[in-house]
Amino acid sequence: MEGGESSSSFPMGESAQERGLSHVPEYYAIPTSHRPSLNPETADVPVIDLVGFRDSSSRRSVTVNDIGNACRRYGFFQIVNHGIDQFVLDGALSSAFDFFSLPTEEKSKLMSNDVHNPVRYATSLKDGVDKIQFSRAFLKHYAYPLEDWVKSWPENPPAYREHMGRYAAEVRKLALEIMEAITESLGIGAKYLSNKMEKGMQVMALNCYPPFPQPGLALGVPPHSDHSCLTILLQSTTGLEILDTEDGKWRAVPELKGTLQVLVGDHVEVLSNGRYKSVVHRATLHKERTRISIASLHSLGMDEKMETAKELVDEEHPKGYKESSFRDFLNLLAKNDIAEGKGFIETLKIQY
Ligand SMILES: O=C(O)CCC(=O)C(=O)O
Ligand SMILES: [Fe+2]
Repeated sequence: MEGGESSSSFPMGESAQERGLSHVPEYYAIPTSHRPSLNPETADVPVIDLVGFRDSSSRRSVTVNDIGNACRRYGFFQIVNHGIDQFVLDGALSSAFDFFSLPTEEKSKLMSNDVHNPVRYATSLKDGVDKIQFSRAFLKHYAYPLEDWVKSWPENPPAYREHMGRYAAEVRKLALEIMEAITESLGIGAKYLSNKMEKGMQVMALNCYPPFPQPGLALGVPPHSDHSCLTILLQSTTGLEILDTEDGKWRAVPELKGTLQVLVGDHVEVLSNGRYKSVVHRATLHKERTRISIASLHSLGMDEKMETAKELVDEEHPKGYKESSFRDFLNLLAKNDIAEGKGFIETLKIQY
C-alpha cells in the first residue's frame, strides 16, 4: 500500500482481536485513533482567485500574499478562475471513471508493484492480504513530456488518451504558474525555479475509491504528504481531508464545483527551509458512492536535486533539510511501505 507517489508514516493497526473488537472483521483493523469521523468538520481553507495573479496591478501582489499565507498556515488552498474549462475537468474525471469501470483483465495488463514503472495499475485489495485498512485502486502514469508517455497510457477506454492528455497539459501549465506565485511569495522571485520546473516531472495518480460498507472503519489513502513540489488535485466528490497542524484535527475539504485543490509538497517545504510545510492529507471512503480523484504531482527532473534556497538560510534559520531528487524518493518508496515507514520529509530533516 502506498499513497499517490507520496510519503507517510502511519502506525500499523493492532489486530481487531487485540483490541477486543471481536465483532469487527479482522480486515477492518485500522487503529481506533486513525478512524475517520463520519461527520468531519469542514476546513476553512482559502479560495484563491487566480485572475488576481494574472493581473499586473496591485491585485497581483495581494494574491501572491494570500497564496503565501495559505502555504504557511495550511500548506493547502483551493483555486477558482484557474482557466481550465469545466469540460476538460469533466473529460478527465469521466475517462478516469471509465478506465476503472473496465473489466479486471483489461486493467491488469497495466498491473505492477514496481514503483519505478512509469505506468502502473494497482489496488490495495491484494490477494492474500487479509487486512483491508485502505481501499483504493490507482493508475499512475508519467505525463511530461506528454508525447513520450501518452503512447504507454491505457488504450481503453478509447477516448482516454485524448481527454487525460488534454487535462495533463493544461494542469501542468497551471502548476508551473502556481509555482511562480509560490516562489514569489517566498521573496526569491517568480522565476526562481522556472527553468528546472520546465524540465521537471509530472506524475498523474488517478485514484478510485469504490463504495465501502463501513466508511468509519477504513480509509482510501492513509495520512501522508506528497513528495512533489506541488500537487494539483481534482476530485469527483468530497473525501479529501487535511490535518490542521495548529490543533491536530482532521478537516474535510469542502466541495466547490470547478475548483482545484493545491497541496504543498515536501520539496516546497525543503525549498522554503520549512517556512511552508507540506500538507498531511488522507482520503476517506463513502458508503454508497464511488469517488474518483486525479492528483497531478509536479516536481523537478528525475535526478535534479531540490535544495533549500540559500536566500532563506541565515543564522536565525539554519538549513533544515538535505537535498534530494525524485529518484531518491522512489528509492525510499521501493524499500519502504509508506503505510509503515518513515515519511520522505522526515528522512530529509537535518538534526542539529
Ligand atoms: O484522493 C484524494 O483525495 C487524495 C489522493 C492522494 O493523496 C494522492 O494520490 O496522493
Ligand atoms: Fe497525496
